[in-house]
Amino acid sequence: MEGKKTREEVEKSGMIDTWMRKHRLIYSGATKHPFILSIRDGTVDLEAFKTWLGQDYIFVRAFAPFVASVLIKAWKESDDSSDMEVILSGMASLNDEIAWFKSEAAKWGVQLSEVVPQKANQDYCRFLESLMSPDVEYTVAITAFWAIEAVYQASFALCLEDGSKTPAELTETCRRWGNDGFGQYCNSLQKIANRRLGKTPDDVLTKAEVTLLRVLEHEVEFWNMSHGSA
Ligand SMILES: Cc1ncc(CN)c(N)n1
Repeated sequence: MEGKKTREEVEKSGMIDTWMRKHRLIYSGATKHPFILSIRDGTVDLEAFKTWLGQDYIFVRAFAPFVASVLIKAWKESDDSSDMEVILSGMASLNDEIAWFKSEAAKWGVQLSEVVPQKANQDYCRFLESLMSPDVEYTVAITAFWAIEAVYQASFALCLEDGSKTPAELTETCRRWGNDGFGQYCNSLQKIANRRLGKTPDDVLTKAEVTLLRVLEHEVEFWNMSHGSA
């Protein structure tokens, strides 16, 4: 039987993997949400997809300043100068993402200027804003950043797997986050998070774990706006 791992053993394998195992139910709740499964099995309600599109555009506009705040923290606190390049590449892809949302919305007849943020979106954006505070440690912020990107990567990659019946008009959306390049970028963020978590004091480690769980909960609530919420 496997006993409890020492902190040193956990550091070797990576704290993120340990947490993903420990919190696998909520992680798979976020990455295998009924909305994503409906895309994957081809039964997705296209009105629900349009709701997601409009809400996510608003989210991404709040996410960009959050990523900028992580960049500032990396500049001030990181022990490895290459972190900044990874974060900057994330900012560059957000620039593309915002342009993509605009052209995709036009295709689907979604008026982005008229989209009103729903409560789950407002709550998530407020949470992002709280993480922008200079009081939030770089280690905590980079863990949240990794989790936010990783949920989308894992979710949309699922819709591209062999055997999935994703409607043709949604494959481009799925490729945006499910492609290998985005997967490698998430791996780079995960490596940074693991490196930082491996040398952080216990109180910050606890804050990072709680923050990771909050991200996963917000992601589930975010999907719920398009599928399955009361
Ligand atoms: C809600 C949500 N989470 C994550 C992502 C990926 N940047 C996104 N666009 N929207």
